[in-house]
Amino acid sequence: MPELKVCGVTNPEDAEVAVEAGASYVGVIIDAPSPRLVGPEAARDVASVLPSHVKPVGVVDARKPLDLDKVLNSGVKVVQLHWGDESSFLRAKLLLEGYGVSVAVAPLRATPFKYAGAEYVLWDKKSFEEKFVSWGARWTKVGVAGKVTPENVKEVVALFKPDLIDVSSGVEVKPGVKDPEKVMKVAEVIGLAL
Ligand SMILES: O=C(O)c1ccccc1N[C@@H]1O[C@H](COP(=O)(O)O)[C@@H](O)[C@H]1O
Repeated sequence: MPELKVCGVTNPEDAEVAVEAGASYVGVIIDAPSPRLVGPEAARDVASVLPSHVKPVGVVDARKPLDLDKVLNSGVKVVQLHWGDESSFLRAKLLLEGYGVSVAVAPLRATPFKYAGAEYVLWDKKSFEEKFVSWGARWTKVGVAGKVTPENVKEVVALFKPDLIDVSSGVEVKPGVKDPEKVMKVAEVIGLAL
């Protein structure tokens, strides 16, 4: 059964829904262009309702230099380098000793060793062809993201056999507001909540 990450969370209520659904990760967008962008205070509010087994993830735009203050002030434990590459990954690993670091990349760039020690590597299925997804040994936890919904998650799991399912816009009422029913449905389909 894959783990669940509920991402793009903007408020503690939605974080609690994610916890109830059995999520292992709850993500907040802390430094990337997004309608779900939150400031440090809102990010900490989200992190504050998570039990210790659920890790708060901060999503940042890895195409620009890492803003350490945003990471350090947001209460996250893992930094997801969105649009990351191996150089941003290594720089972040060096800078963020004590934090987990993950990358969201296209799989052709996600060759072994580049991301050794990653919390997870996230394959954004918008950005690559599905034929590549069976590639490679599972040298780290591999997640799949990209408009995963209650309707398509079964197919996504069957096709990608991921260690982690990442949902955000596919379980929303509107950008930044999660639909509890959709979150629970995804959890149910992947076998987390019955
Ligand atoms: O959600 C956003 O607005 C966003 C903005 C900038 C970078 C990443 C963003 N979202 C992350 O992308 C994946 C897939 O999301 P979706 O299911 O396609 O909406 C997920 O990790 C989001 O948190």
